[in-house]
Amino acid sequence: MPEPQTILIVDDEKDFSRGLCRLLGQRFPACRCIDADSGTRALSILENRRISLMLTDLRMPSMTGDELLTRVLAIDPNLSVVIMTAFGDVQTAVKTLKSGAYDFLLKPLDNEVFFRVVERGLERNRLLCENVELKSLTKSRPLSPSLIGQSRVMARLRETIATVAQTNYTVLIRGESGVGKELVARMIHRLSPRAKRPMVTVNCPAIPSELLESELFGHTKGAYTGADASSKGLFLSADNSTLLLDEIGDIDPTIQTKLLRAIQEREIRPVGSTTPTKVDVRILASTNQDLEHKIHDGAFREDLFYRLNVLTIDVPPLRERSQDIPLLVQFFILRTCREMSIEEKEIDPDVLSYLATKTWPGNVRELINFIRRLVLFSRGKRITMSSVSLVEGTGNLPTDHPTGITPYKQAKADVLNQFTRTYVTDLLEKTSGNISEAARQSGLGRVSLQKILRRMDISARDFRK
Ligand SMILES: Nc1ncnc2c1ncn2[C@@H]1O[C@H](COP(=O)(O)OP(=O)(O)OP(=O)(O)O)[C@@H](O)[C@H]1O
Repeated sequence: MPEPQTILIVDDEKDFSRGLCRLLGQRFPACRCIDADSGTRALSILENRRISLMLTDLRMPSMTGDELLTRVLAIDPNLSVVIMTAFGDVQTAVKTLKSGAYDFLLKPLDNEVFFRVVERGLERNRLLCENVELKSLTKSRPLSPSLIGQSRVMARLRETIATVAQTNYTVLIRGESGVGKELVARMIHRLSPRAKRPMVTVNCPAIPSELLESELFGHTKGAYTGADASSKGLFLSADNSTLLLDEIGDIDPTIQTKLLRAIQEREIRPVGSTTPTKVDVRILASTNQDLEHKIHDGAFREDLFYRLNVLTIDVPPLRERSQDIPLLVQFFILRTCREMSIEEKEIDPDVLSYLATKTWPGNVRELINFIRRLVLFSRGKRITMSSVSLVEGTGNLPTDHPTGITPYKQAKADVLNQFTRTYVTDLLEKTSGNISEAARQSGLGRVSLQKILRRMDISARDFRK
């Protein structure tokens, strides 16, 4: 559970600050609210506990609000400071914004404006703190795939993963495309006693039906035309480990029958052989399809469904856990900047808030691709709303040119380069860095693809899992 956020109110009129504390307690019951009657008292509180938001009066006898602002930001630069002032002091209040105040409020306070400013100030502090935590977490370690997210659903998902990882049961992982089903499978394997051996993944729809049986169960030499040597198949490769049957909903009914037998009997029969071989494989299966509907239509075997569905994990779509989006965004910015070997970019809090309101039908995968484009399109160190407009196609291309117009040739080359980079990174992401597969799916020759990768300084190895 995240620590509750604390709000500090500083005002020499004690009744006023206590009244505000009561109001805030009713509106934000999950937050703590404390009050201080002077700047000195506020500083000593800040030195001893973590405060997310400070609201301070501007005119106080011993230390003014703007002096206090400078001193508190030296202690905690992430603190959101809101200056409260009477109408006559508006100019001074505006000046405090330049010194780092987050916002200012005019007295007498309008309750709705007050609540809105407090809510945004708390959100800003939460995002900045998460960013700091994320940076310290990832500073020394490579950004290995792990489930990012602090929402309640994500916490529950991690607990479920940890529990099922200790068992040998078959797990059916369900959820829309791009939600992270494969990542969940990887985590189950990584936390399981089988983690010493690599997990084997079969992307079922990527293998033609007539080859799937031999891919899964292997074949003997001469089992069919072209079988020049025997092959052990993916089940045997996953012996003592885990086999992920990705997109199980798409497999052919004849393979479904053979798969059912392999799971029930815990043995396989290679194509062309009459002798069964015992295997010890933990099965994980994933699907984005409505299997119950497929059973109803006769396209999926009900008995196989029950064999696979011993335990179910539902991975919720991103729109149902939008609280996770800011953290995911920050993580993917870090990862993209590292992939591109460029200095880490900062993102404006209003961009984070905006991205959290989008519905992301392609889920986390769509978010990753969006962030790649955002990093590419943003010039300089900051990612702002204007970079978002560019990515969403509503803005003009950025230019460093003194006239504000980039010469046509250069502008065209920029766009082409950006397109190529985005295209090949998407391609390598989808094919897990497999060059032959990427060349096949894109219709590019292998050599041409490799030339592009060299030119763009992109390494296929970075996309291998
Ligand atoms: N919570 C998360 N934290 C970090 N990365 C994530 C998270 N969820 C998903 N991803 C990343 O999003 C991308 C898509 O995830 P994944 O391939 O696991 O989705 P999927 O549900 O299996 O998709 P599909 O159904 O299309 O195969 C991957 O790069 C994965 O590492």
